[in-house]
Amino acid sequence: MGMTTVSEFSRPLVMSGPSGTGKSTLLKRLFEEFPDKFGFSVSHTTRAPRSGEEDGKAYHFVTKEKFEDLIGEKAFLETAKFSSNYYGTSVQAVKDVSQQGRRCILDIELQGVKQIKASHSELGAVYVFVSPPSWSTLASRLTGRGTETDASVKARLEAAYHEIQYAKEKNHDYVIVNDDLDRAYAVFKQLALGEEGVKSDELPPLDDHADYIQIQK
Ligand SMILES: Nc1ncnc2c1ncn2[C@@H]1O[C@H](COP(=O)(O)OP(=O)(O)OP(=O)(O)O)[C@@H](O)[C@H]1O
Repeated sequence: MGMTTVSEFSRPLVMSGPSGTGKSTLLKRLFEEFPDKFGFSVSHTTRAPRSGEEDGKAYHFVTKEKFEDLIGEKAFLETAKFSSNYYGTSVQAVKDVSQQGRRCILDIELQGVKQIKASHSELGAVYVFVSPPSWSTLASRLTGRGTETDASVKARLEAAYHEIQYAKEKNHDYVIVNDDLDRAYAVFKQLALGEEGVKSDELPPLDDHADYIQIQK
């Protein structure tokens, strides 16, 4: 087993990958095995809190005006807008996690990854792409999870196409193919612990998207 270096462990881990590829499953296992080692940054949002959601826990809840002020102050590493609400990860939120001695993990979508890569190299993030073994596996996991409507499966598969194209351009430091969960987790755990010499998986061909979605060129 490789050595754990302090510097590697202190770099924020940016996780991305298509919806349904298994990011939450891997993260849940990691947090269960190491309850004190890792933390998520608390995002800001302009959406209203749902019942039971405490400010500063699930999210920092702010008004649209406040959010826009924060954008102006360059407080965010990345922001996104979903159904008329803003979401964002602040620089401070990531610092808050490392100040607790934990490695910060960001589970974000393609647009956020691009923003951080383009404008926040000072973060020193490690970029990990969690890949499905195939389009058919991705489609069946999304459907099998039972959380999506037909329309949202379609939307997620379309977004997956763009996530995968971006990964094919070799924008990530590591690829983890979530084929067998125990195997994928073993690789993910080494990476998350900051071990040296972790070998990236090879990105599968993932070229049969046409069986699942239509992409307008
Ligand atoms: N290696 C695996 N083998 C089989 N099934 C898996 C594997 N990993 C995850 N799954 C299942 O696939 C489904 C999608 O996984 P999960 O919810 O973790 O995806 P996700 O990437 O976090 O998606 P989202 O971005 O939408 O949150 C779940 O039902 C999960 O139990």
